[in-house]
Amino acid sequence: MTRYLLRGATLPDGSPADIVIDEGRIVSTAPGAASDGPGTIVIDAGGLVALPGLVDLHTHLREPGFEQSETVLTGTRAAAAGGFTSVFAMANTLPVSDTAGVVEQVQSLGDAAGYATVRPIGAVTVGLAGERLSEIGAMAQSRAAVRVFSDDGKCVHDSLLMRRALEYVKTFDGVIAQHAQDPRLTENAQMNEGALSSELGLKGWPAVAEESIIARDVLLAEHVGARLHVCHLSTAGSVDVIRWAKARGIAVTAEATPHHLLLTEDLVRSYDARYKVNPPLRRDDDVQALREGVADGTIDIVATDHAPHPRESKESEWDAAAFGMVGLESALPVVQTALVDTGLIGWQDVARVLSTAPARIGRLTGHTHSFEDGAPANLTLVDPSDRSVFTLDRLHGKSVNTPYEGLELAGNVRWTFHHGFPTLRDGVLAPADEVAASAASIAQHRIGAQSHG
Ligand SMILES: NC(=O)N[C@@H](CC(=O)O)C(=O)O
Ligand SMILES: [Zn+2]
Ligand SMILES: [Zn+2]
Repeated sequence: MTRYLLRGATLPDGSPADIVIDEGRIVSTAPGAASDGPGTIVIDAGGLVALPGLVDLHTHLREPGFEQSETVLTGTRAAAAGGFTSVFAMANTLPVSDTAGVVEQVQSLGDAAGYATVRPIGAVTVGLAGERLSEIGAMAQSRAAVRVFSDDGKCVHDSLLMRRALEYVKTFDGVIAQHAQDPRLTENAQMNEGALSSELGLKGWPAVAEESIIARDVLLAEHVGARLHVCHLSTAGSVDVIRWAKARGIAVTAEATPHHLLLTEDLVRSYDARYKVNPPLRRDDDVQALREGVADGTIDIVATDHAPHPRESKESEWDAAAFGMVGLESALPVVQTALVDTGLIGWQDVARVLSTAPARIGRLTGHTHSFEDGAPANLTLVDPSDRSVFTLDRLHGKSVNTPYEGLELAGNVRWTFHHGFPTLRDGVLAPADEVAASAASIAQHRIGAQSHG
C-alpha cells in the first residue's frame, strides 16, 4: 500500500500536524517529524482541517429495489465525495431490509464497492408495516452484525411493538432509531402546519405529531432501560423534550439534518418540490433551537438523511411529489455555514457530531475515529476557506434532488481516506475499479477488527 504524507494539516483542536499514513494506518501526526521516504506521496494540506472520517447514521442507499434512484455504489461515491468513510444504510429498500439475507446483501455490496464502510440498518417491523417485529436477533447475529434498527420513512407507532423492540435490542446493546411521526396527526400532510400552510393551501403537519411520539418513546426507553435514537429532529419542542429526557438520565440520543439546520418553510412558497421533505422544513425559531441543541449537546449528531429520488418524482406538482433530499456532498459545507461560521461550534465539535458520536451510537467497530498512532486511516481533509455556489456537478449519486443548488456555502471537502486509501483526491473521486481493487483489503480490516470486539 502506498505511503502518504499530509503535510501542514490542522487537527480539529487547532494543532498543526504532518499526518503519515502507511499500510492503511496513521503512523504519526507530529509536525516536522515525518520524512519523505521513497515512494511516499506528499500532499500539501496547508490550510486544510483534518477531520476523522465522517460517519452518517442515516443514509438511504435505495438498493435493493430502487436502483433508479441510487445504488450502494453510487451512494457511497457520493459519501466519499462528501468526506464520509462510513454510512448506515436505511432499511426502506425493496425487499425491505428486515431479514439477515437482505442486510448481508447490502453489506456485501458495500464491501465490493469500497468507497465507504456500509453498515446496514435493520427494519424494526416486517415490511415496515408496523404489525410484527422483524427477525431482529437474526440480523444482529448475522455477518452484518446489525446494531441499529429503524422503520425510517414510517414511525413505529404501536406502543407495545415499540416497547418489545426496545426490550429486544437491549439484550445486545442495539438501538432503535425512531422516525417520530404520529400517522393520524399527519395524514396527507404536505408541509409544516401554521400560517403559511393555510396561506398556501397545503395540508399542515403539526409539531406535536413529532413531539408527542418523542415524549412517549423517551418514557418507554426509560421504562425498558434501553437505548433510543431519534431521527431528524425538526422542532424547538422536540429539542426541549430531548433536553428534559437527558436531564432525567434517559439513554436517548438525537440527530438533526443539515437541511433542518439551514432552511425554513418559506422556501415552500415556490411550490418547488426540491423543498419537500419528511419531516418538513419548519420556522426560523425551530432552526435556531436546533442549532442551539447541537451547540449544547442536546442533539448528539448531524445525519444527512440522504434521500435520493428520480427527477420525475420531484417534477410533479407539490402534493404528488416525493419527500426527501440528497445530502451527502453538501453536509459538511452546510454544517460549516450554519454552525461553525456562526460561532456556535468549533471543529472539535464538528468531529464529534459528524464522526465520533454517530460511530458510537451505531456501535461501529473496526473503524476508529482518532488521530492516534496506529489508528486505521479514516479521515477527511476540508478546506474551510472555500466559499462557493453549490452546483449540481458537486453531486456524485444518481439523483440530483438537492435544495442547495445556487446557494453559496462555506467549506469544501478535498480529500477522503478510507482505511488508508484515497477515495477522494483533491476533489476528484478515485476510479471505481481502483477502489474496488482495494476493497478486499478494506473488508479484511473490518472483519479482523470485528472479531476483536
Ligand atoms: N426524509 C424523507 O423525506 N424521505 C425519506 C424517508 C425518511 O427519512 O423519513 C426517504 O426514504 O425518501
Ligand atoms: Zn425519516
Ligand atoms: Zn430517512
